Amino acid sequence: MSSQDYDCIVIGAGVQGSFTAYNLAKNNKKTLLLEQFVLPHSRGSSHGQTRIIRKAYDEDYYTHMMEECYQLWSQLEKEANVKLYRTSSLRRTGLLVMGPEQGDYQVFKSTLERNKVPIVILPREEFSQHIPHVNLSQGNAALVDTTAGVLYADRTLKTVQGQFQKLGGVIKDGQKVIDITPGSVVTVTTVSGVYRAKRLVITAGPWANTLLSHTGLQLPLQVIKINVCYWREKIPGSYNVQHRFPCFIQLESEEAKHHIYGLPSNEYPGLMKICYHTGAETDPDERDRQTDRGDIDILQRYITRCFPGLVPIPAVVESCMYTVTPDNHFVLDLHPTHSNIVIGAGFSGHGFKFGPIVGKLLCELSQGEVPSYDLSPFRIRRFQAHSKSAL
Ligand SMILES: Cc1cc2nc3c(=O)[nH]c(=O)nc-3n(C[C@H](O)[C@H](O)[C@H](O)COP(=O)(O)OP(=O)(O)OC[C@H]3O[C@@H](n4cnc5c(N)ncnc54)[C@H](O)[C@@H]3O)c2cc1C
Ligand SMILES: O=C(O)[C@@H]1CCCC=N1
Repeated sequence: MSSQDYDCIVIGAGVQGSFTAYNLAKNNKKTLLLEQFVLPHSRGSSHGQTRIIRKAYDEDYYTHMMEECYQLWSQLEKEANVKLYRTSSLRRTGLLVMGPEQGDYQVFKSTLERNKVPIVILPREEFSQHIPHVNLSQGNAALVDTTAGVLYADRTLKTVQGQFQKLGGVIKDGQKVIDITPGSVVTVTTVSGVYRAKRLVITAGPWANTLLSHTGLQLPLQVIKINVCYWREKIPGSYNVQHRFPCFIQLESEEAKHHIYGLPSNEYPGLMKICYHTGAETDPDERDRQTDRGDIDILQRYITRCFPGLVPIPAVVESCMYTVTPDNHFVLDLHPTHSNIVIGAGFSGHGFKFGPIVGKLLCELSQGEVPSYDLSPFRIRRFQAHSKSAL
């Protein structure tokens, strides 16, 4: 290898690639992070002001990973001297989980209780005293995961990329990767350069399959456009983060079988973000041509019924993409035929909060280390029936 070459190349500077590159640099690996767009950008899945961080999950392994992940978020905050999530007791919002008493709600509740996550159960008769301006649906139960809060997404990317550079890492943005030649040394060709490395990590979000096609692999990933809707408070402040209004997830509802979720008004004064956890399929390069608004119709009906203090017409609509696997679990694995290529993909609309731990795990995988967690739920071989390759 020449001195121009790298120990590792990471393709994609979204949250997962940026944390992976940062972990590699922390481990003294000479690392190149390649990004197709000029940074910062808003064309993938990691942009925007805010994301939910929570321990409330229906599987133990996500809740377990979040235990360490909270510590890693705090570590990065200290290292960079920046606030990435609302931590003080006054500002930690908590996550209100609502759903039909006997459905997924019970699974969330059991997982939280089994893992001793501090929660508050809200009996129906006390609900409105704790959560004003929300109508709890008939037959629904409610609890609050008190560990949850709001993460600052754009600020996170800027911070983690900055720390990576301080550790000697190299970012080349505006460099779309157009070819990958696998081998014991991997060659990566961009629109303006050719780079070589012993190891490659692909964290390309909605473009994962476009890049994987150069390596003979296709995963069963579906790219979905999400309309990110902000709704105006009728009385300013009623759903505000300063008034300790929580983030929320409505697990199922009259209007929808997928989750509806929201964050208190914060980034845009007087506007609360509420989204539907699915949307219409899209080509990531044609996102703006996907104009389906079925999700907005569902949200309007739900908001009219359950959030009477919001104007049920979105005041702002932005867009973002999910890259979804058939079981909604991530892909964190080695490439089945090229063991020096690592894949982080299919974060299925819930991966941001895991950024620090995903970065650590992808770094471990790329270095041939035993990963810190059991990665069997995230293996590619679970898709045996779907993947177009000899697995
Ligand atoms: C509306 C919305 C709300 C969400 N809410 C939450 C939440 O509350 N909590 C939570 O935990 N998660 C949430 N998520 C999910 C989370 O944001 C994603 O799981 C996460 O951002 C995925 O990151 P990524 O790095 O895999 O993908 P991306 O951010 O898309 O990064 C991939 C990068 O690869 C680059 N790339 C692709 N192809 C190439 C190429 N050929 N050459 C060079 N670069 C390339 C892309 O340009 C992009 O920058 C939400 C997502 C959306 C869309
Ligand atoms: O991951 C999250 O917390 C959010 C809310 C629930 C649906 C998806 N993203």
